Amino acid sequence: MSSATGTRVLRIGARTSPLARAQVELVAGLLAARGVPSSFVGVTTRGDVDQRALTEIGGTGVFAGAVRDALRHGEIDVAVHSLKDLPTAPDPDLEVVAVPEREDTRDVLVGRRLADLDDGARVGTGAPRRAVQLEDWAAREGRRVVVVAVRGNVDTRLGLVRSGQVDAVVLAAAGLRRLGYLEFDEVAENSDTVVTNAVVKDLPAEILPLSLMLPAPGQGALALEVAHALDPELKEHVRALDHAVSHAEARAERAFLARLEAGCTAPVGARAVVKSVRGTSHDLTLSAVIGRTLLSSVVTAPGSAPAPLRLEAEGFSENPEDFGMRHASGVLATLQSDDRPAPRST
Ligand SMILES: NCc1[nH]cc(CCC(=O)O)c1CC(=O)O
Repeated sequence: MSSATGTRVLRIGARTSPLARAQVELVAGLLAARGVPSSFVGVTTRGDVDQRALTEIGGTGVFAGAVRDALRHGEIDVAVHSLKDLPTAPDPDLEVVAVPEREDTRDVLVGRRLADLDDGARVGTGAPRRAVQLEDWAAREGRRVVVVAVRGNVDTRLGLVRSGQVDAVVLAAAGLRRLGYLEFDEVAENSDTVVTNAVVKDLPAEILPLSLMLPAPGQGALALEVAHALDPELKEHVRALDHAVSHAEARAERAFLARLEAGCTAPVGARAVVKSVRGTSHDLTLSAVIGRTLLSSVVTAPGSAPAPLRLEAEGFSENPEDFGMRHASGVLATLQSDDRPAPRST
């Protein structure tokens, strides 16, 4: 296949969900701006077909697996993944060559604002990470929320709010924005100003500050993955879409997750910020939250879960991956020396 300019049409593969399609559109636009024509190849994944909870299906990689197979078999040239759904284990045949500039990394409460959550309000999420942080927030505020396990694509989850099955759901701002569903007065992510006046379609919503809800490692970022065997010229076109700061942040967050030997369904939130880069030296911060269930088999009654572990780190590093890994090692040491979690102090 050749375009008028002689450039081959780059075949972009992704899931077929509306969000995946929006993400492909975004990448196709970036490629088109560089004069590279592309086409879309939809791939149905086990995560789309099997409606059981992700933690039951096996979690890590259920969405990415089939798309990666298409890359391996040369059916597509580049895969567009949500980075947070991509397993951290390196694949010997494949390489993430670019992470474009990242979207807002925060999560959004949709259906109710925090202040309007009644006692015992039902909040839907399938992510242990979100459940752990919501429950911790409620415990600190002396409130009671009931976390309900839900899944399905963004529209399915918004439907659960509309039908009254849950009072609210927690969704990533990035996905909602890419779908054109989220409206809010722009406030910097690191600001403590609360954005309570957001709207998702016609539903009231609140942007959860990072101090309340840390995102999944890699949230808001896309991963552009290719096979090592891809034609070098095509590979260069993809590599050109990389955003160095977003990629460095994602590397730190994912190395942190990988060192904990945890996947995208783990109770782990992490947000790295690259404040500046001088030569190869990155000025980095890392905020993380780790649910106590990650390494312990302790099962606690609802409402009595011990508070999650929190980490705030800052430093300089030549290699954001080392930075993430080093701090994860510190967390592991703390968790292992602390098998019997202290009761919550409030
Ligand atoms: N696990 C599903 C998933 N994977 C990526 C996104 C949103 C886009 C992103 O976080 O980059 C979502 C939906 C959600 O969590 O609300």
